[in-house]
Amino acid sequence: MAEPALSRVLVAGASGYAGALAAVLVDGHPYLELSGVTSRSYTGQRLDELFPHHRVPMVLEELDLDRHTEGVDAAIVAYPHGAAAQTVAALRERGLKVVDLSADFRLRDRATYEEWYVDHTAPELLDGAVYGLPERYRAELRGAELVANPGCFPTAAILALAPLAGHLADVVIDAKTGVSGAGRGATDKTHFVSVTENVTPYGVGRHRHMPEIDQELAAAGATGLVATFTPHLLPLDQGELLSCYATLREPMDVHGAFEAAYAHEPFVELVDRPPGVRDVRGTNLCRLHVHVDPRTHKVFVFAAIDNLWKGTSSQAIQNLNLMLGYEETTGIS
Ligand SMILES: NC(=O)C1=CN([C@@H]2O[C@H](COP(=O)(O)OP(=O)(O)OC[C@H]3O[C@@H](n4cnc5c(N)ncnc54)[C@H](OP(=O)(O)O)[C@@H]3O)[C@@H](O)[C@H]2O)C=CC1
Ligand SMILES: CC(=O)N[C@@H](CCC(=O)OP(=O)(O)O)C(=O)O
Repeated sequence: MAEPALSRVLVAGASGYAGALAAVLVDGHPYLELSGVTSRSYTGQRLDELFPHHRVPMVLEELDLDRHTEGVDAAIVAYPHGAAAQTVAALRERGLKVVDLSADFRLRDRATYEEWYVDHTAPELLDGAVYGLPERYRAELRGAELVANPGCFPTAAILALAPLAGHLADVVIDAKTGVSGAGRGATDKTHFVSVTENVTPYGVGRHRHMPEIDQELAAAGATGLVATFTPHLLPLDQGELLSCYATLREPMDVHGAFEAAYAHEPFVELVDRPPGVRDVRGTNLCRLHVHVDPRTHKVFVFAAIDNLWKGTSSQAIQNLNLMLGYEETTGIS
């Protein structure tokens, strides 16, 4: 059989954690060619100087929309929320397929986005954007032009709870995350001295991922559900663990539902003991452990992902594979 045609891919925002890893994964992919890497603050520096563990010797450049899109098939945009939408729109105007790592196209409802984020600068693109969780939207992702890569907590939460969604009366999601989830810029909260030998809850009662989790659990069949979600910051560089405690409306075959949902998924593994973040580090895997409490019939689901991989950049490659017609696991298995 003939080899698939190569696609050229631009990574915008490659001086950040997510963009840099996306560039590495594009560079190592057998059918993708890294066409350029952009940054505003590190123009002229090589990616492997900025991140010595990332062996991509390409020079970061200021984004030039005309030059960087010529002969290019797709882009991964790794900008912060609010900053991404206009660049995404400009890249789409020039015909590129786009995976946006920010939240700018994740929420289907513009008013909800504007309530939790900022005013939307490209609302006309919302309807055509596909939510980039392949385990839920594989058919729509094949051939999609604009993909909204999910948030890291929503990725793990939805994979952990979608098989139960239609039966959920209530759910508590207790999440733990490494510091790279907050991006490269250090703040008082992410400073080494604040984080080391410490565990702190944050975003209590209001975290940007709440409407995204509720939106996608509703899309999976939940009715009238508002999940209780609290993340905690741990002294880890990367990795995320979600402990989910679900109350069901009625009895169901819980283990059967998870088997049915994930038996053929290449990147979701059901495991016999609770997973740790180290088990999935540097992989596109989500490991799930499901336990039904015999006393209360509550369902405990533990989900581990690497926030920079399945939570962001390797999931972006999984999405690009589907968008560009390659086998879904190429370059990330
Ligand atoms: N880190 C994670 O675990 C996850 C991140 N994401 C999302 O991925 C995106 C990137 O995150 P992450 O890499 O962690 O963040 P970083 O802060 O590490 O990187 C942000 C990147 O965007 C560029 N940038 C910042 N502000 C602007 C702007 N106004 N216009 C254009 N470029 C800008 C920065 O580079 P420069 O200043 O050089 O231009 C840098 O390249 C975000 O939307 C984030 O929410 C999603 C899931 C998980
Ligand atoms: C430690 C930390 O701050 N983590 C981030 C999660 C980042 C993420 O998943 O992404 P989006 O910002 O793209 O939604 C947070 O809680 O906001």
